[in-house]
Amino acid sequence: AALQLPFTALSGGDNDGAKPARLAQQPGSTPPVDWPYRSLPWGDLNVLATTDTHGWLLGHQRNEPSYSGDWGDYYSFVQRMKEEARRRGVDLLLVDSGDRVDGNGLVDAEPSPHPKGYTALSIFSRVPYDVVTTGNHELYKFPVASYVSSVMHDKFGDRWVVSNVNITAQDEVTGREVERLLGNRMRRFTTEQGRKVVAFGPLFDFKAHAAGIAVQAPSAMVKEQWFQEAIASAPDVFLLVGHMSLRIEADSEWTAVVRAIREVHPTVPVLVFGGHHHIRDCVQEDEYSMSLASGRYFETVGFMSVAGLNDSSTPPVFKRRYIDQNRNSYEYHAGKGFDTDEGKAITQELAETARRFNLTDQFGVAPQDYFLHRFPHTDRRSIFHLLTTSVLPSLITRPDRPSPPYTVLNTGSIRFDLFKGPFTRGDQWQILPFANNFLFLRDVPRGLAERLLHHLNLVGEHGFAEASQTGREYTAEERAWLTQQGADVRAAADSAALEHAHRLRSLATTTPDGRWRMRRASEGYVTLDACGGDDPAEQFGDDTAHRPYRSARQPVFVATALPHKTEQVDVVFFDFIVIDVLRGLNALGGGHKAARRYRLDDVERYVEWVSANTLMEEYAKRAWN
Ligand SMILES: O=c1ccn([C@@H]2O[C@H](COP(=O)(O)O)[C@@H](O)[C@H]2O)c(=O)[nH]1
Repeated sequence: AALQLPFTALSGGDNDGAKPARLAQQPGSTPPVDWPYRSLPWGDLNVLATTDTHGWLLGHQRNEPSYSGDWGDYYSFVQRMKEEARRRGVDLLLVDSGDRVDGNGLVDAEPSPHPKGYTALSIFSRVPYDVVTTGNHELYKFPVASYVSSVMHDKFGDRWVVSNVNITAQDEVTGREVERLLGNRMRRFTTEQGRKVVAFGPLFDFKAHAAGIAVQAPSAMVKEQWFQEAIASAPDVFLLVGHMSLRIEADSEWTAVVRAIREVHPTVPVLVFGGHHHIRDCVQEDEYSMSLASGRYFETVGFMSVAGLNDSSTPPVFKRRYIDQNRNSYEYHAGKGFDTDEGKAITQELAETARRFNLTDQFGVAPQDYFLHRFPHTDRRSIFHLLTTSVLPSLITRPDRPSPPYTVLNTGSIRFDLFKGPFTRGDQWQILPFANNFLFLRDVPRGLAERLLHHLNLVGEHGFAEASQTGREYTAEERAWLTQQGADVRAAADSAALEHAHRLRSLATTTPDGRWRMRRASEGYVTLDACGGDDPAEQFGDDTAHRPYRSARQPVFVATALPHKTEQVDVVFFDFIVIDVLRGLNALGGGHKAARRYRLDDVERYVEWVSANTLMEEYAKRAWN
């Protein structure tokens, strides 16, 4: 996900000076959260979708009441929605498109002796998903991939569907290393209402995975005999649940999969559930299909319905909604008193787990908010400004080195906003979850280092693959073009979203039940996707009316100020981008006979005492106490 383009995350204002919001911590409390303004458009077949939860099962407990539900609330909601589906005589399926690790202490801070995700994945698995698949984050480290694969097999059985990923494992009988499927290639099942479903779980053509993992490009996967056999006879619907972005300017490889199905079945409905780019999004490949992406970090529960399945003479009617993940949304759609005993028990268990993992330990008090996407990286309200002007210059230094440090950061390593107020261990895990180390190349000519940042931002990030990198990469021209495309889409989304927000705000005072009426709409997602059709009421899929967030496009890399009055600098960076930095310096020196080539052997550890996932803790202890 090299392009940081949250073009539906249109945001506004920081929280400086604002009172902290009171949150829905307990079932039954009345949180100050906006209500949805319309009911769900149920169809014959309905799907609730999550993606990129990254361990946020406790929901958002500070500053963001719109996403303040937790996994226990969601579990209760799911149970009530299942009851409602049965009452209506329709189907309700549940899907998740991957990336359940990296990004929250609840999943990343599991104390030994258990592996990462031991508790959180077990809690996640209580929700009776029909199809769950992998994301890229499950595959960065081999032990994580191996554990996730076995736990998902145990918990979900045939519902763990991963169509194009293999993992190396030891054969029980021969003891030899063999390649196995990470999950089931497909699932064929019949719904409660008797509809036949064929499901696949493709991952985008991910290259930066650990050694011992193999990912096949979806475009190659669809040519495999097993795939052709799987789609040979027509089900009632195809269900595609994969960790792939929906849009062409990102990693979208959905078109290849949908087209392969279309060659055999021109009119069988295809329901696609993607993810990876952390946005709310919807597109339609054709009138017999709809593709939905349900955001990130358990902020959003996606809903898709398809009606008219019993009449094959006309295309079915697809609808989509993005539900803000909070107790008001659940109550609005599932009714008052929607909590179930099992849901309440999960809420309890989550709170106990957070305590057991010491996530509430406080390291300091942040003086203001620092945002990830809302402001340009040079603005003092941006987290990248904080990191490059204060955190890195004050902590990532070596008095014993004659050359001063010049630290380059891949912005993808920073995952979330940092809010004003107590800064805790939990916050640390949300902001910098990776165990990446600081490496360096010593005594790089200043003139060469000076050109590195611009070059890296032009070619983008590829990340460190332990396995050999065989895939084709974007050229600099392509990357520049893609960046421009993203900017254009965002600009269009910005103005349309603002218009929509104005319209909805005027609506607020006239809504008859008045349940979501408020003096000033809160900030939130206002999503311009491609599934609204001609109906103005359907143009935006968001379930709750908001004032749109502000958003600024972020570069792929940022850096500390280049030191002055020095011939040489130490170029410092996370291990994750070592290949990018080496290639960048070599490309910039290329053509000059005298230029030296930088190799992996030249790379050394810069500091031992701090890594990505302890950086902010160390800073907060020093600067915010
Ligand atoms: O060890 C790691 C692993 C990943 N990253 C960063 O994360 C993004 C990928 O995140 P998505 O949620 O899939 O977009 C990757 O591009 C890196 O920027 C990291 O820094 N360290």
